[in-house]
Amino acid sequence: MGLVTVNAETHAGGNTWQDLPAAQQPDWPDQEALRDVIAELESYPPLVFAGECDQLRERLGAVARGEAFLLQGGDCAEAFDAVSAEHIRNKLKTLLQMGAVLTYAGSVPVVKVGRIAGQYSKPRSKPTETRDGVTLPTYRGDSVNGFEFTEAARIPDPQRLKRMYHASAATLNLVRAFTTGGYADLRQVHAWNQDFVKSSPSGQRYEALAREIDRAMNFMNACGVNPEEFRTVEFYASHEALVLDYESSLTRVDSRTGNLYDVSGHMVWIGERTRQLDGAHIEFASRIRNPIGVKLGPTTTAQDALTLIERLDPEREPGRLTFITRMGADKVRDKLPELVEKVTASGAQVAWICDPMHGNTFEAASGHKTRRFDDVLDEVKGFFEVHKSLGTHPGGIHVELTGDDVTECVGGGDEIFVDDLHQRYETACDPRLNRSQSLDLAFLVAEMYRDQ
Ligand SMILES: O=C[C@H](O)[C@H](O)COP(=O)(O)O
Ligand SMILES: C=C(OP(=O)(O)O)C(=O)O
Repeated sequence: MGLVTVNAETHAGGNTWQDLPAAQQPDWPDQEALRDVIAELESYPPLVFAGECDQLRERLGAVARGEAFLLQGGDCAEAFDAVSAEHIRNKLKTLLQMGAVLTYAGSVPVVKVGRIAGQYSKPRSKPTETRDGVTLPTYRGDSVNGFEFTEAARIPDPQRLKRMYHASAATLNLVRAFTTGGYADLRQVHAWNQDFVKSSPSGQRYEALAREIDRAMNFMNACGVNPEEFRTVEFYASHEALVLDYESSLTRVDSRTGNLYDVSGHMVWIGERTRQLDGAHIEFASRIRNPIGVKLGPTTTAQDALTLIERLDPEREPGRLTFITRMGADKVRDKLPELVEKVTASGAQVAWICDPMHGNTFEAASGHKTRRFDDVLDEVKGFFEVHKSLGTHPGGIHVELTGDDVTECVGGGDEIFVDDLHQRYETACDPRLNRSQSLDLAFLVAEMYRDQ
């Protein structure tokens, strides 16, 4: 469907994506209500500043050049009722711990980007869901409809777009407070682990690493080195730019440069289901100056990748475009090499990131959607092998995770079994790694990076 016209004055050159086919858009029943919501969103202040997006583009430039590693992670689908200090802190803590592990054990600067403060919309395989003979519209994320399986909840409601804005703003506010207000101080490496260390093998392994970091910091302190970088953390927010009415209404002209920025998040990505070359999502992404990610699944051809570069990174600017590959553990070694080879031969310097989650989902006998930790790890291994054999840079990982002790993916050092899945299966869409599995992954990826 097309997009509701938004304030043309805020969009230099007009919304060129507006009349193109846009996949996976909600079927809003009340267009007038939608128009009112969009008008209101257009009057709201930006959630991020364009200069921060530029800074992240520079950081991702270092990733593309092989000088840094990207850790991108967070919920599959954020939920309004999970906008609480506890959930946000747990997620951030897990990402900070993973970042510390990768930086210290992998000896590489880590760019930290959350799937956070905007990850409220989901593309789905099927438009409807049937339970016990009742068929209803599928859940498309809290920005669109309710998770509850009732007719009323599943009707797309544009008022939810405003709740998405406010939930994102509240989340971002706390994240900024935590990352700049002292909580993310590297001298807190032990504190991030306090509730965890005794009960979990990955917590104990982390504690040993935290002691080493402490010793290194004490040494530097004794030498008179105590840089600002130890006290605060640069942390960025990203989400899938899926519901274009929302993203358009938060797309503004930057007064410094006259360029368009989607100020709903620092980085946005286009998903595997919406990356059609002639579609609205790619056109939208081509018009904004934010760093852009594009998911590439196993059906992507080298020509698709080259055309995406032409469309999204015509200036060949390292950091502008990140390819997030999600092939599946069984396909990554077959499918990735040609893409990397041809893109590299074209002279483009994109950042290559591995999403080891989305190609490795299956349904357990209990009916739970799940992923095996070993498959996740194997896809990352395959990704590293491919880059090693081609002499290119394995630029990072993109992971669905939570800081809570959920039981959604099987395996890991503190093993979750298929029979455990029902215990704390809390995701609204896809299964996430829990904190212990996330830390296990960080240690293993750090080893792979060091061996590379
Ligand atoms: O997170 C990704 C997609 O939204 C998700 O994998 C789709 O899941 P579905 O196949 O259950 O619709
Ligand atoms: C939908 C997602 O992934 P993909 O587009 O790779 O399926 C996602 O990352 O939430």
